[in-house]
Amino acid sequence: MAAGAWAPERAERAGGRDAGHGEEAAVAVRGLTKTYGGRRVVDGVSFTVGRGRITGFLGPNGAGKSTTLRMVFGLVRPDSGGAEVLGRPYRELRSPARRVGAALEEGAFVPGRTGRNHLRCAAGPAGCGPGRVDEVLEQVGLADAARRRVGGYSTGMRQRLALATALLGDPELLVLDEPANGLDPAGMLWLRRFLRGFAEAGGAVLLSSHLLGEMEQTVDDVVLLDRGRLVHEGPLEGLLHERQCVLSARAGDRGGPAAVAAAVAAAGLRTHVLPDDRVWVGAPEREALAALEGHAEGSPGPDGVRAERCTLESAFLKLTDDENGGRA
Ligand SMILES: Nc1ncnc2c1ncn2[C@@H]1O[C@H](COP(=O)(O)OP(=O)(O)OP(=O)(O)O)[C@@H](O)[C@H]1O
Repeated sequence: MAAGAWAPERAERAGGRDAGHGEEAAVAVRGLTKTYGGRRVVDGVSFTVGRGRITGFLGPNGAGKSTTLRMVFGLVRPDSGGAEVLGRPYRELRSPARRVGAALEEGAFVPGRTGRNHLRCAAGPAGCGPGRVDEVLEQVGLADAARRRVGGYSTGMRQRLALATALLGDPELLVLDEPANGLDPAGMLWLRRFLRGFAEAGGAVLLSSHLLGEMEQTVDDVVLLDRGRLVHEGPLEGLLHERQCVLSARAGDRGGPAAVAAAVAAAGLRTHVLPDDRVWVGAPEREALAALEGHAEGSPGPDGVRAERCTLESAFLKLTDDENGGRA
């Protein structure tokens, strides 16, 4: 979806779809724009984050994700546009720490403090009593490590502590930046299940990450930025629909990706050579391989070409490479 003007009817639809009760979206961003040093680093970005859903906020390095989040949460003033969090501009929310839990930067912990003491210190500003500390320790699976110093925590334990800190106020909206970084496979599975439970209980999750394989297994909706612009907003299934696939040619095979793409394109199918040298095709696997069957003399045939479904990573590479027109 191209970046465009704020469309209230879309927000209503998204809110209705996501919330299921016609409630407002958890986050509604409209036309946010920010220029630094004469360069538009965020350019007319609009999207919504639904309640009861997990939304992946994706984009290459420097796409403008952090700047957008800073504007949403009132830390940076937009040049134009605005955002509402739980129905109001963030700065106008009453008791924001009880409604929004965020872990945006790598957790800043005092190494000599225990996990429990870190949370006790954070509990006051989050507007909750010390009783909540043990609850969140339990929720994130850190109860047994509560008396240990944070300096001795593993990366995964620090991630859990950052999440526990965000949960202190029992928020309706969780905003997490790279929460899966450094988690082992069991930790990732645990996080995925935790976030799903949070969303199923009606909460909204906005999740920023470069771990696309993990995001594919976690999110319901995707908001994708590239060079300051919104390039996709919608359910994950819409991005990974069946009428597309990815072809990879065995290394050393005749032709290489550009020739494979040209042969498929000659059959009238849309193609795009991805930066990882695989070929995106706007057709299901069977059709893409069939297009190679009838190849002209000198063009690559289907032998040695593998067709796979399109993953979030392939879709991401295609969408964020579109401006270059690919190399097909
Ligand atoms: N305070 C600032 N002054 C000048 N330029 C900035 C400032 N903040 C961000 N930028 C620039 O804006 C662009 C977008 O940065 P931003 O941090 O929002 O991207 P991002 O999508 O969060 O990237 P990453 O995935 O690497 O964290 C970058 O080119 C960055 O250098």
